[in-house]
Amino acid sequence: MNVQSIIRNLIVETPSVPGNLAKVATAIGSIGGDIGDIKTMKIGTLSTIRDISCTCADIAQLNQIVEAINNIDDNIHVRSVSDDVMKAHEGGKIHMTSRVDVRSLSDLRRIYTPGVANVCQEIQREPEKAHYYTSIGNTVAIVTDGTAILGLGNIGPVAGMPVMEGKAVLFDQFAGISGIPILLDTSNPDEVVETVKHIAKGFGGILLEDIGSPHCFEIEERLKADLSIPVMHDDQHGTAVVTLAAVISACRYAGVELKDAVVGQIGLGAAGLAICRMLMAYGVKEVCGTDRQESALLRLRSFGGTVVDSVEETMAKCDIVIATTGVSGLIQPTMVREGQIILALSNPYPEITPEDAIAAGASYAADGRLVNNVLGFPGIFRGALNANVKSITYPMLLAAANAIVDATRNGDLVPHPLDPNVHKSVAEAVERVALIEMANID
Ligand SMILES: NC(=O)c1ccc[n+]([C@@H]2O[C@H](COP(=O)([O-])OP(=O)(O)OC[C@H]3O[C@@H](n4cnc5c(N)ncnc54)[C@H](O)[C@@H]3O)[C@@H](O)[C@H]2O)c1
Ligand SMILES: O=C(O)C[C@H](O)C(=O)O
Ligand SMILES: [Mg+2]
Repeated sequence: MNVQSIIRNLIVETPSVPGNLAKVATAIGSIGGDIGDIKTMKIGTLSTIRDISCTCADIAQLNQIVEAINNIDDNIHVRSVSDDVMKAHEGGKIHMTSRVDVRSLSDLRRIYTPGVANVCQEIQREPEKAHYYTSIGNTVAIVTDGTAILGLGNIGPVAGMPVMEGKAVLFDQFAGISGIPILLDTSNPDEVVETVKHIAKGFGGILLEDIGSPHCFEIEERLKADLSIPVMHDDQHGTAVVTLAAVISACRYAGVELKDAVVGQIGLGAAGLAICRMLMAYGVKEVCGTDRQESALLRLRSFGGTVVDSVEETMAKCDIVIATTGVSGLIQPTMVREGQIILALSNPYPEITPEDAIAAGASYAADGRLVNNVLGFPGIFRGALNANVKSITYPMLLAAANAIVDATRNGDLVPHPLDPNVHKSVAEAVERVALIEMANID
């Protein structure tokens, strides 16, 4: 097997007659497949289904193995082929569970009818008590229209559901928040805003996810204005917070004063424009940007950024380059300048791999798996929900970025996302600023 071999699980159905598994094993071996675990999933009267793990050289060999098994005879079939990633998604990644047990009739009467009616009336009398007697204050809607799913483009909200479920898993595990995916079959800003406003009562916050530009800007602004719960577009501000933290760390190591550095942003969509705005809010004097869309350039200008004509020019002019275009391989190694800091953040494939950027002379480089908004959004919402704040402000986001920097181990650009301290530190930083802001308003 070569180093790039792939492992797949073959779900094989055979007649429940001895000898058939041996035929399947021989078919796999004859093509060069290597059998790993075999799990019997079902033994029926007529047929047996097994999950056979198989290592193959590549997809072509896998296809030959599937064909060989299907050709054994008419009653032997490969029902499906899955891999670890697909397997982890079988049945979905999330499930709503109850926090109370129902073991007796009195449990039933306490948590359901008739007991629950008293709680309803209590909330009717004093609506703010919903915060204590329901899960609303700890639940965030993860809203997408499916128009900018990772860098895969407009693949629709249902195809984007695995990403939304992933965000819900991260909310739960890193911040103890219930995240509920909401899939919208419209990207018309009026309809999105109306829909979210009508469902908002059931949520303590709204995370907008993978909603493309430019409509994401209007949607977020209008929802922030109309709702009195925190609304944040993750791809804009979650990303901007983590990127700022990574840039601060990289500059410290490289001995560069960030505020005086020339920073270039390639791709001025949801993530890119927000990164530029965040860098300007931090105090960076010259933030340059390029995009293939004229409207995106105009937006950068309106926020005080400098427009640059091309990717090549950005690479030539800037000390620090950040890319969020969704275009894999956009930055050629020949464009990299000695000592440059390069964050190519597009998922699932970066504009240049960190290995290629470093080999071409970059002093620090990272991709979107490392510099990822997972380091931001769970803690930001935890802090905002804890403070019961009505909106997430720039000072809270800057505090979150600084908390990420403080939680970063010496030599790393950002902390490891599995380090629980980072999410806790972000939450505390956001809550602290939120409480100060609220005290100042009162
Ligand atoms: N690492 C992270 O945490 C993170 C967070 C958010 C987004 N992203 C990634 O960033 C990418 C963009 O996401 P988005 O939500 O900003 O999408 P978006 O569609 O809002 O923005 C993409 C922008 O890139 C521009 N663009 C495309 N090709 C270009 C090119 N050749 N030259 C210049 N500009 C070009 C587009 O015109 C658009 O303005 C995606 O791949 C996404 O996965 C990463
Ligand atoms: O989902 C991610 O991994 C990060 C980000 O939200 C993205 O859209 O790429
Ligand atoms: Mg996203």
